Amino acid sequence: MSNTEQVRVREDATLRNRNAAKPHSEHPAVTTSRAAAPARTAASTDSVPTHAAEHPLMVQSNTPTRRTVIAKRSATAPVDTDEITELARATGREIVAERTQVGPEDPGTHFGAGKVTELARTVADRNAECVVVDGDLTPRQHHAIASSMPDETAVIDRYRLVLERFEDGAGTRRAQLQVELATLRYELPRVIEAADEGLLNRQTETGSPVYDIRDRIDRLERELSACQDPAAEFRKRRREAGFDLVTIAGYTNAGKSTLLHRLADDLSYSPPERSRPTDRSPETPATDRSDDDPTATIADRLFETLETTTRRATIGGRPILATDTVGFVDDLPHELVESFSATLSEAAAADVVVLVVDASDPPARFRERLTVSLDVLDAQGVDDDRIVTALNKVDLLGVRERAHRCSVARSILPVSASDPVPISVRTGRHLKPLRTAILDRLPAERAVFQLPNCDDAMSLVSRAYDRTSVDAVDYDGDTVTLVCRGRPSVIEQLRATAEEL
Ligand SMILES: Nc1nc2c(ncn2[C@@H]2O[C@H](COP(=O)(O)OP(=O)(O)OP(=O)(O)O)[C@@H](O)[C@H]2O)c(=O)[nH]1
Ligand SMILES: [Mg+2]
Repeated sequence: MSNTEQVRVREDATLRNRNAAKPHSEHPAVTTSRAAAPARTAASTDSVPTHAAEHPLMVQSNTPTRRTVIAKRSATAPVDTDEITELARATGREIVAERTQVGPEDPGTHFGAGKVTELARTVADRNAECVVVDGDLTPRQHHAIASSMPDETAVIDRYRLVLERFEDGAGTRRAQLQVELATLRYELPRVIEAADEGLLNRQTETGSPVYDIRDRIDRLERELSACQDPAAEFRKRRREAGFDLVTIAGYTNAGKSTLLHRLADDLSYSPPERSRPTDRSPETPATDRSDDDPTATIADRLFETLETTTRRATIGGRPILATDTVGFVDDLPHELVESFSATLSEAAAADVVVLVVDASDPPARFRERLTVSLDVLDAQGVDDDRIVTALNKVDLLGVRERAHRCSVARSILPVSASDPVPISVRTGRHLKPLRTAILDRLPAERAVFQLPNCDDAMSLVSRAYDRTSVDAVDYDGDTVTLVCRGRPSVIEQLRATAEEL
């Protein structure tokens, strides 16, 4: 072993703790949503292969493979593999070994030929099916590593792994299309790199792979540009169904999905195998439905068509829809920002965003992640006064540490955000104050406005749609009647504008 190179192999037993089985299906709707409405099925109305695994030349399958070796190179020691391990586990992988290296990047193979050979040996010894490289591999590097591994070994870099997470979290049609597009753009140069020239030029029975991918990319781009803004769609359906919307956001592993389970009603919707009748009456009140009730409701269709990670919940007697979102990751590759935003677009339409932060992180990381999370929500257009911050996993902290995290959070949070709520989703402690904080932020005041039928009134109505729950808009000759519910501060602003009309 050279001075510039440090190798660390963790034995299966050491890694077992970190593997501590976080099954893929922990994301409440991942498995079922795939069964119910896979993105590609919906998108592929033609015969063009749309899934990486469907094409013979695709360099890897989208299906998570279990036994995985983590490989990471860094210019300086120590080489931290915590985050990549977290991400790999979150996509259903079991980490059976780690290989790390300190040294400069090799342009051809990323690690250098000797290290790649060692990696291949580790894969064979551990009977692994997948190598996750914590770095962004060029197509050439990817090909060099993949072709040195035992047959059928999937080689996945950080970028591809993040895409997989987004795929799991893509709850809307637009998000699904965005993620598929990003995946195909990523795959295309790798398919070209992996193929020999003759094969690329040949038109095979399944078509030309490169042409097929390009064609699919074109179609996706067209479809995306015609796709409706999901936030608008979401608001519309919310109005139809009469629910308040709560979105749960935050870094990966913060405890979002566990919180969703906790908040969800026992009668929560689980996108099941059972089929739903389609000839339902839209007049049936949404809240009348029980899970065994085959009656049609608007809410059912809301779930069916829009959200794959949404549950019903009741807070302070009010029916709400709580939506899980894909976790933030550090150093998000620039090209993936759009895909990520698409998976988070529900947040923009929510009445309340519960920002879950892992309070058991070391102080510097806690501070950094809270700051980044707030920036992300800000970039999504989430108003500060819609944010409720939950400091999760306080069961892992002592009293003083807990108080410290709360005061750090108070110093970072915008003044109009609610006070941070320390919680433990695991033990169920302090969930009541969290529910209360959410309730406080839900639209509360009901207002009726009689407006003259003019352009300024229309812009007020449109602002009301953006900022409140609109119950009704009636046009009667020269008068427009607007009935809406919103936070008192928002209603007050609308009232002041209405008085000037
Ligand atoms: N100690 C402790 N662990 C918790 C708590 N809440 C969640 N966890 C654990 O943290 C891990 C991550 O929880 P998830 O709910 O899957 O986290 P997530 O935010 O949905 O993660 P992603 O879906 O990857 O973005 C799981 O192992 C949970 O059991 C808590 O209050 N205390
Ligand atoms: Mg989750």
